[in-house]
Amino acid sequence: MSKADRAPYVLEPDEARTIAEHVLAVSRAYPSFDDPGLMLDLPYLAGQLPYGVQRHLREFAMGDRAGYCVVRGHLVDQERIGPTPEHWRARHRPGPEFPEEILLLLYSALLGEPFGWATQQDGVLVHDIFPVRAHENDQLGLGSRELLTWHTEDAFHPYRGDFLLLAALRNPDHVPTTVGELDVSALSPHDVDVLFQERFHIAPDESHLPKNNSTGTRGGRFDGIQRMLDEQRPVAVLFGDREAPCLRLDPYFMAEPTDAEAARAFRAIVEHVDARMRPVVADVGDLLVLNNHRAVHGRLPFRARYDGTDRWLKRVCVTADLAKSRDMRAGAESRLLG
Ligand SMILES: NC(=[NH2+])NCCC[C@H](N)C(=O)O
Ligand SMILES: O=C(O)CCC(=O)C(=O)O
Ligand SMILES: [Fe+2]
Repeated sequence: MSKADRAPYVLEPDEARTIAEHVLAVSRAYPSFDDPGLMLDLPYLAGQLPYGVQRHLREFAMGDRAGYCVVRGHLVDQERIGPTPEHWRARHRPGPEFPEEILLLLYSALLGEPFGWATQQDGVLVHDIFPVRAHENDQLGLGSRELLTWHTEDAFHPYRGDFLLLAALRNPDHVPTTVGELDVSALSPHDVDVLFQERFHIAPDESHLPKNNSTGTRGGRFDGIQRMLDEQRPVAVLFGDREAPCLRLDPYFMAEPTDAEAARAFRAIVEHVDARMRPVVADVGDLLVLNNHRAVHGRLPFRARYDGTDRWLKRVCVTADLAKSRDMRAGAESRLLG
């Protein structure tokens, strides 16, 4: 890939204004993101975004090679969104940052369909990422003091998203997200063979555990997660095109395989990706779009402020195939897996 392909799309001032006015109007026309009408209208509403940025995201998605792309220059009304919250729990929704959440949903519609998890942040469609004191040292988006180790988002799950959107509402200390892509030619053909085989196990990460939700285990919403913890079904780390494979990894939640051949291949790919991780700062107004099969991501450690001015990102998962998860959703119109 050439350097030019990786250049961010920088919105012209008039494009940024058009987008800001559009998402404000949409946020007034629809009551919340649980509104089925909003989900029905997403492609129509996304079609009203400036052509240049639509085209940029479509080229990224259709190209299916680059791990990430960036759109820079969105306007974020700092007054309107108010201070960075202390916790996502018990927040009134939609909150004052509903227009920014709408923006993520509109971009989602250019890539597929947005969805959420019944087992994450009490089942909201658009997730909050800001430092929470009680999670300071945890391997969660809500952590801060520790390196958030790199991962495929929801790597443990067969229905994980194809794309992941991160939008920065504020990031005063320019805390970097980290992104890494695979160069398969650097691995030995034998290791690649092994990594294509179902010889690895990825446990559900802690964001899906009852202790990190406030819904309780009512209705058995965590039964599926518990089953995956118990079963430890083996999965492949690489899949797809042998010349340009997709990857699925979250080493923090993977034990090194017990057989020596798989363990060697596992160590080789983890070292390879480790060495290729790069910082990508999502500053205020930036959208970072990740291809969840082509890039892994994490976040560098930072010192949280806890004074209302902290880094605040919004996140949504996007699937190109909503129908495949129908067995996990309460109805055809539901966007929540679990
Ligand atoms: N290696 C890891 N820390 N994996 C878990 C990633 C964080 C998780 N996706 C969250 O929402 O908080
Ligand atoms: O904070 C970031 O930049 C990334 C967070 C993340 O990867 C996550 O919450 O899963
Ligand atoms: Fe993540």
